[in-house]
Amino acid sequence: MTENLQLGALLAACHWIGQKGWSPATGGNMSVRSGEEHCLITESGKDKGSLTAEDFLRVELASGRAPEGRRPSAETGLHTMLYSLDPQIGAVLHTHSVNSTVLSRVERSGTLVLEGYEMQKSLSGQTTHLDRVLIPIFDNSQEIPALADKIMASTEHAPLQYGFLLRGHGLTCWGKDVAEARRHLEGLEFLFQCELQRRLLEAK
Ligand SMILES: CSCCC(=O)C(=O)COP(=O)(O)O
Ligand SMILES: [Zn+2]
Repeated sequence: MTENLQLGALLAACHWIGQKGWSPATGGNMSVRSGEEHCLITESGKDKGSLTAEDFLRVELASGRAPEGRRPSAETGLHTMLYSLDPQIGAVLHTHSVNSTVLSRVERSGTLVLEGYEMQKSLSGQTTHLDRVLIPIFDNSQEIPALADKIMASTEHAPLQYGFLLRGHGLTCWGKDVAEARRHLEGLEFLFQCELQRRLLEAK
């Protein structure tokens, strides 16, 4: 029952993401946790703005195994890594917005620092614009298992919070459920747009 509700909420979130233009040309992938050992994730290559419940595949977290004859997202390994890393994560959203793609290239370091914005409080646990929200940026790679290992290893010195950027690729963010993941996505996208505009204007 709860799982059906979460899948319904995820479908609505995918349609909303499509309308926002954050998953162009089949980009992006989305999932929800399904019990302790599985997640439901989008099938590879689908238009994420017009999905139906049949476009989600049940994948085993430990092995990445999916139903025979179906191909789960090419980036399934990043979702399963997150669910295995943190039992509190209930939903993961990966998007390809213009702002996340450009900002992750403009910022050459390994961390995007967001500071001074009231909208930082859209992120769970943030109570003031005076704190610094750190969003890690990892170099993009087509080798998803190696990328997942690298991201996992980074958590030993810097725990993941809210999301990470893949350089020139997009944002992966999450929450305890679909509603929280969706709020984090919308909040981070707003902050990315502000930060990009601030950098453009201050460079003049
Ligand atoms: C044109 S999208 C390139 C692949 C990608 O980055 C992505 O998010 C979508 O891949 P999927 O296999 O999940 O459809
Ligand atoms: Zn992607």
